[in-house]
Amino acid sequence: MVQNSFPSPISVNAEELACERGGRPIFEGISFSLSGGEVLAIVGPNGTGKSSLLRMIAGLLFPVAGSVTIKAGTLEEGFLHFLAYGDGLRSVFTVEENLKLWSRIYGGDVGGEAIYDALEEVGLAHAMHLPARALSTGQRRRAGLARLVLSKRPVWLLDEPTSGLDRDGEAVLGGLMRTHLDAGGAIIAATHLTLPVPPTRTLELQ
Ligand SMILES: Nc1ncnc2c1ncn2[C@@H]1O[C@H](COP(=O)(O)OP(=O)(O)OP(=O)(O)O)[C@@H](O)[C@H]1O
Repeated sequence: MVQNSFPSPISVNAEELACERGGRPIFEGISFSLSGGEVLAIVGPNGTGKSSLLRMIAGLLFPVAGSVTIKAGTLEEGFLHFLAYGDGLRSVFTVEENLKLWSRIYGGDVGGEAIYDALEEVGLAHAMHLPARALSTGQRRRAGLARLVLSKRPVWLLDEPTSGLDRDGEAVLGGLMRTHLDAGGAIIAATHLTLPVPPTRTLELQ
């Protein structure tokens, strides 16, 4: 039994979702359900709609049929974190300034110490005062992981989360995922690669 550290019990239910992009059908009849402590992996060849499905779950793309219901707190509290390939970093700001900005968006407005701790957790504390433009691809991905740490949202949507990470970065991601699941969070990840934490179930798009 998972201990839920989040304010509400967590569930994500999708029923008979259908997706069109540019007027072209991408998938249909997609249903799944997920609870806190569980990981859903979305797999399938390029162009089958993995990212589109994540965007649909996030409410960024409307289904042409079906529905998604997420129970995980209130809109005001914020219940989703979408980690996509775009890292959301402003290049002229330092890593610390970027994370401070994001922490305000997450409603936390945390101090430098919490930002340092989040960066240390993802192996990026040494780069805290560098402008984001100076980060390597993998370091930018790690900064994205630091955002995950700071956001404290119950449902994580991860698009190719291991992409660009070295072996140590994958281990860091695995640690964050396990901590999140142990706290009762839920994770939905679109991936071509093996996730550092085995999925509870897998949804294959074709
Ligand atoms: N903005 C858009 N307008 C029109 N078609 C789009 C748009 N975005 C994506 N598509 C199309 O939707 C389909 C699904 O794209 P999506 O990015 O969801 O696939 P994916 O499974 O995540 O692919 P990959 O494995 O390459 O990341 C593709 O055929 C793509 O060309």
